[in-house]
Amino acid sequence: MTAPAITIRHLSKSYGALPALQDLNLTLRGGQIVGLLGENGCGKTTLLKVIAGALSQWRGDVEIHGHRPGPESKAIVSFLPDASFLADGDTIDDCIAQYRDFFADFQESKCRDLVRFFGLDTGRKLATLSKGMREKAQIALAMSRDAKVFLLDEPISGVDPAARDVLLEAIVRDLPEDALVLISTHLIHDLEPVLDAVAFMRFGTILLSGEVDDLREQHGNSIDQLFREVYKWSAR
Ligand SMILES: Nc1ncnc2c1ncn2[C@@H]1O[C@H](COP(=O)(O)OP(=O)(O)OP(=O)(O)O)[C@@H](O)[C@H]1O
Repeated sequence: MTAPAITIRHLSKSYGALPALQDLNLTLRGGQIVGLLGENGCGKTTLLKVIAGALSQWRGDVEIHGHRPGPESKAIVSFLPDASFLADGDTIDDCIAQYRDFFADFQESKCRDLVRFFGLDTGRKLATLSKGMREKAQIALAMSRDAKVFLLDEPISGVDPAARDVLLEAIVRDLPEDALVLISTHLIHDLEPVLDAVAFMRFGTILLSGEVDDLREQHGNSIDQLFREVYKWSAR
């Protein structure tokens, strides 16, 4: 068995008096696409930010390929936050240049292929792009790092259902071997075809996690149906 890509033990995080993550435990291995699922406010974004090294005040143990969140883990983690992180006045070409300068593992040719695949013009300023076009540009950038872990926060929420399939195809295309892709979403139905494993969250902790084939076999349901049942049951 290979070492886990991410190991989290007893992770807790509060915003002031409000607990966002509570004694959360999760182990994820590489070579998988994992759906991080749960209702609004259950802590998905907070969890991704802790793993990405974007939050500093938390308790517990978090390891990404043996590194606590920090400069060493950031070198192997590609994080796509839910809010836009690129400057409106920049063109896609400018963003590609920034990624090239900033990330040693950035593969410009893969990024340009993805941008072409999405039909985007690299000379256009981000301010002139629609929400969905901007999302595509951000996915092209984030997925073009030769990273070991990809953290994608709601990557397909801004696009219409037809475009979601195109985005998912781009996400899974030419993934580095043994990479872990952790995707938070409410759109379980759209994402289910590409998922190897899922982690269901509620109230800042993991309710249920496992490989989708095992869960389907154990529960005799699609992950979409299981998701509905788990949340109906846990809401009682
Ligand atoms: N910067 C912040 N300051 C105060 N509270 C916050 C902050 N960010 C998140 N929270 C709170 O922490 C909890 C978890 O939020 P988080 O954004 O992680 O959930 P989420 O599962 O990603 O939600 P959604 O699906 O709506 O994006 C929520 O109660 C939220 O109100």
